[in-house]
This record gives sequence, C-alpha cells and structure tokens, in this order.
Amino acid sequence: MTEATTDVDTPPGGLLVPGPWTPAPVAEPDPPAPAPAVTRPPPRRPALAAEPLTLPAWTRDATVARARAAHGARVAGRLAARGTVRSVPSVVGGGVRAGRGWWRWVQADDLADELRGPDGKLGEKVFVIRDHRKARWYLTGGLLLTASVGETVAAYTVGDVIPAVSGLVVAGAFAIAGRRRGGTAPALLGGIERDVRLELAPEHLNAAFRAAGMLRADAALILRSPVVRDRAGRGWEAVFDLPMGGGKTAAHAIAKRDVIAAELGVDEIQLIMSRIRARQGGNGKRIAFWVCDDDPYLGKPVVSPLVDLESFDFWGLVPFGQDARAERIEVGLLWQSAFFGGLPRRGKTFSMRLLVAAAVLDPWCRLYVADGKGGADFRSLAGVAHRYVRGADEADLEAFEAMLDELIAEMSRRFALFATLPTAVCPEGKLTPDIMRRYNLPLIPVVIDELQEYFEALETEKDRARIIGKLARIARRGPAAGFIPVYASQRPDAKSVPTKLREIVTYRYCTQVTDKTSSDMVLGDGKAAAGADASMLSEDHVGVGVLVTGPASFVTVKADLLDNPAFEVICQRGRKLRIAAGTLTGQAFGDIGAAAFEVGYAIPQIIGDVMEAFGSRTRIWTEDLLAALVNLDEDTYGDWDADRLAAELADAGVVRHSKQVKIDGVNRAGYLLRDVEGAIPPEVLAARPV
Ligand SMILES: Nc1ncnc2c1ncn2[C@@H]1O[C@H](COP(=O)(O)OP(=O)(O)OP(=O)(O)O)[C@@H](O)[C@H]1O
Repeated sequence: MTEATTDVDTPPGGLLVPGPWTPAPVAEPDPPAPAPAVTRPPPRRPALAAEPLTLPAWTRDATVARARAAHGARVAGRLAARGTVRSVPSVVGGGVRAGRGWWRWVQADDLADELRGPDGKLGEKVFVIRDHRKARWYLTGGLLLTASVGETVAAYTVGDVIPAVSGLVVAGAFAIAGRRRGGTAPALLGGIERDVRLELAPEHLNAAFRAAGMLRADAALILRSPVVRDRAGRGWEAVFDLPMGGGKTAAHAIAKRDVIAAELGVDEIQLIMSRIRARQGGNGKRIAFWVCDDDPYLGKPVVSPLVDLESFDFWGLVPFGQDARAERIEVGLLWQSAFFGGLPRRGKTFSMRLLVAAAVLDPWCRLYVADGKGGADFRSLAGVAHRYVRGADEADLEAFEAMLDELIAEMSRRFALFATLPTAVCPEGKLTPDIMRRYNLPLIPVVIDELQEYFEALETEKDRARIIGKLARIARRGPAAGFIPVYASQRPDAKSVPTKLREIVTYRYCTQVTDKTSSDMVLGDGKAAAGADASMLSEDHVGVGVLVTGPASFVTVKADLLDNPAFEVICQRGRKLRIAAGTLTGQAFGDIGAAAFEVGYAIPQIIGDVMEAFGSRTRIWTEDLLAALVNLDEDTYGDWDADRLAAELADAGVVRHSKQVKIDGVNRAGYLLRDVEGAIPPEVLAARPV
C-alpha cells in the first residue's frame, strides 16, 4: 500500500533531531523495476544515518523558528492572562487565610491547645492565656501603629509610591499565601496544543503510535532514518520500523492514519505514511513518514502541461497532477480503465478531462463520448469525437446504446483480426502501436460522464442491467483491443456506481465524499479502512482526489487544472491533427462549430446547439426544441421560454419565414431548419466535410 511519495532520502545537511534511531542494514541494490502504470518518483531505500548535527532545528529552519517564536508568545500570553485572572481570588483567599491565622494567634489558641488538660479544660491556666492575649493585642496594635507612621513618613519624604509598593507587597504575599495548593498543578502549556512545526521527536511518534494501539507501552519505534526537516522545509520526515513482537504491520499503521495524526496534533490530510516495499529495501513493518506543516493540497493549482503540447502520444504516460510532496503523478492508461466519482463541484469532470485532453492531442485516438448531463464541459469535443452523445432523453438513450453496440462490435472485430495475425506481429493477442497504424485500429477512449443520468433515465431494471452488462463488457475486454473506458458518476451510491462495473475498472479516482461508505462505493470495498479514504477531504479540496491504482496502492492527488477555454484550444488542435493525419471520422466530421472555426468564423453557441437539437429533422415545434436544448445543456437553457428562444435566435441572425410549422398534419409554433441555417455563412456550411 502506498500513499503519496515515499521519498525517504535523508537530505544532506538536514536537521537531525537526536533520537534512539538505529542505522538500517545495507541492502543489495534494487533490481530493475518494470515500468509502472502510474508513476511518481520511486520510493527509495532509507539512507543510512549521518552524524547527528548538534544545532537545534530552529536555528536552521525558518518555519521552525517562526513556529517556536509564535509558540513562545502564545505560552507567555496565556500565562500572563491566566496569572491576571487568578490573582484576584488568590489575593482574597490569601487575605482570609492571613486573617484567620492572625485571629488564632491573637486569641492565643496555639498556647491554649498546649495548656489544656486531659479533660479539655484550661483551669487556672486561663489567666496565663489572658495575659498572652493582652500582650498579643498590644503587639498587634504597636506593629500597626509603627507601620502606619512609617508609611506616612515615607509617603511624605519619598513619595506616594511607598504605600503603593507596600500594598503590592502585601497583596503579593496574600496571593502567594492564597494560591491553589494540592492536586497536580496544571501543565505549563495547559490549553496550548503542541505545534508540530516546532519539533517532532521520536518520543512524540512513539506516543502517537502507542495511543493508536500500534505500539505496546514498553516498546518504541525503531528509527531507520532520523526525524529531520524535509528538503523543501515543508515538514518532518522519518523512516522507521514497527518493533517485532507487537503483531502490527505497516499496513495496520497506515489504516490508523487519522488517529496518529490527531495524536500528533495535525489534520490527517497533513500526514503521509507509506510502506517501503522489499524492492526499495523495506519490509512489512517499515514506514516512510512525512508530516507537513500545513495542508499540502491547498494553494494554487498547477496548470496542466497538456496546454502547451502540440501533440501527445497516448501510449505514454498522461500528466495528471501532483502528490502532497509536489512530486508529479502520471497515469499510464493503456490496458486500463478508469472510474471517477465524488460529490458535485469538486473537480471530478475536470480531472477526468485531463485524460481526455491527452487523447484529443493524439490523432490516433478515436473518441467515443457520452455526457449524461450535456453541459459545457465536453462541448468542445464535438469537433473531435467520433461519436458524441449529449444528454439522456429518449433519443439520447437510444444513441447511447447504439454507441455501446458499435463499440462491442468493433471490439469483437479487433479480437477476430488479432487471432488471424502471426505471433511475430501480434505476440500478446493485443494491440501494438505497429498494428494500430498498419491495420488502422486507433486507440478508442470511451468517455462517459454523469453515468447516473443514464441509469436514472432507464425505465426498467432489465434495461439497466443490460446497459451495465455492456459497459462492463467494454471495461473487461476492451483494454486489450485498445479501448480505454473512462466512466464518471456524481452520486456514489450502488445505483449510480454498479459494483459489477466498479470492480472491473482498474483505476478509481474519488473527490470529496461525505463518508467512508461513499468513498468505498467509488474506490472499492475496504479501501477506506486501508487508508484510501476520500471522506477525509474537505470542501476546500477542489480538484483533489484519492487515486487507487491497484489492489494495494493509492495516492492522494491534486489534479492539474485544465479549464474550459484551455480544453477548447486543445480540441481545436486535436481536430487539426486528425485532419492532417486523415483520422477525423464520425460525427466530428460534420460538426458545424468546428467547421466554422476552420474558416475563421465563430458560430454563436445557440445556433450550434439548435442545429444539434434539430438532428435529422427539418422542422421542429418550439416546445420540442426547448426540451431538446434543456437536454443538451440544462445549466444554460433550463429557464428559457419561447420568447427568450425567439429573441436569442433573432440576435444570432435567424430570420423566421414562418412562425408556425406543420408536422404530421398538426400546425404549431416552431422553426424551420433552413431558417436557422440561413444565419450560418455559406462558407461555413461548405467547409463541413460531410
Ligand atoms: N484541478 C483543479 N484545480 C482547481 N480548481 C478546479 C480543479 N478542477 C476543478 N476545479 C474547479 O472546480 C469546479 C468544478 O469542477 P467539475 O465541474 O469538474 O466538478 P464535478 O465534480 O465534475 O461537478 P459535477 O458533478 O457537478 O459536474 C470547476 O469549475 C473549477 O473551477
């Protein structure tokens, strides 16, 4: 199991906190590793410990110094505030205590206790007591008189400050006499949380692991690399083993990340623990540990490097984002399938679109796209995608299923072809770059967003099961034929994320969800318990998700940002690449918006959408047109009525020759296709390579 990076090299000159660490045994060099499907800098073996430096961390690291200063100020402030608040009752309490003591003394109670006979009576000794009382009263009066005279003289000669100082001395004496006694005094830092930025020492780790039940009371972690500030000065890192005999593994500890984080006084999002596997010189008890000073996933998003690429080879690794330690995460999608889930507006579609953008930039990718909601996110794909279904009304459902059937037929055709190829050409019975070009079998990303819309629109359980069966078939067998299924659903429930489908999909990515059950619904059963838990993400984590890349590996990723304008530019580039390579096929061929762009026009969105809503019709009633537009893009057209539609079309240059159209003998308000086409320059219509 891995989480984020396992970069565990000791930074040269790093800040060492002395602790009972022991050097790691020198391991054999790592054998060469097969190319991973998801890359991040490979975890390295823990470095052997260097000579511990004697300089404290705060002299070497600005963050630690600042944290220490702030902490000192907080402690001083708290002590001052606490002292002020407590001084009043202390002075009063001290005064009462002093008064009681004086009264016992002036009554000579101490002497009376000594002189009392066995029967408790004083007898004739009462006269001795009386004499003593009289003497003590005289003494008290004398002292008070002397003090008063002394204070008055001093006030006149030295100044009023003397009685004030004397008053303070008496109050101080009362306060000392009246301070709380007995019981355990509250700790100096009572109420002030330990700040992990100040220091992280082995004893803190031991205490946290003990509290999480990972260490016995008499055991300690075995440090393999000391607790040091990391190279970037963003947090503390260490490598250690759980001790033998405790019956706990690194995986157990990783699953307890939330408790360990809480015991260290940090949010679990700040704590990254990962296993160090045998290949990196580790074992089942070895943990690479990093605790960040702040939330490592906040801050400005990184703009996707795809924005600057002229083209992309989809057989390579797709840049996806970065982990907590800002190490790049790249995803290899060949032979894989992916599922994206999570609450709305957390960046699910944007993250998924990074993979799609990479495919757009490869002219040897034939895109099949279905967007159940039909919003703006994938609209630019119209000029590139071989098949593009927008919305989930009855006609779209038919188009959606037809698309799945087409894919399954193509898949079968490809496997039949592979079977006839000589082993030298097709050694593994699956697609190769050579076969792809020689037999014109492009890679086929199958992108389906808002899957739940299709499942909800399907009326019967039988229909649902049939569609799920087809999606699962594509996800199971498709990858070997060069298909890359990428599905997404907004609602992490069993209906929207069928278990049958999820279990086949190899990569799963989940943005924030409300609880561990929902997280498991997307990422797989038991994943949250193993540490891959998207419910630990907060509302602030837009564009951040947990990426599960295999049965025992996951990483929390801050996905790169690729906004709609940048995606549109990529799609225009992708169309040009396809035209140049001769791979522009299917619906993209006739896309009016893309054709307009090629001859230097920008077709108003409403015209493009109305043309799409017409489909193969030449006339349409207004009510049907409005319904079709809402189906295409509910966000834009949800509240449009006939007047608004007429006004927007008129603004876009549509001149209606008839406001009534007759369909099947019924005359109603509506539009003619030729009126809408009349608003499109003839060059654009001619540029459509239909
Ligand atoms: N990687 C990112 N970095 C920063 N902001 C992002 C990132 N990804 C998405 N966002 C922001 O989050 C918003 C919502 O993203 P997105 O549309 O992908 O959400 P979603 O989870 O797919 O929502 P829905 O299910 O409603 O479509 C975007 O408009 C964008 O402003």
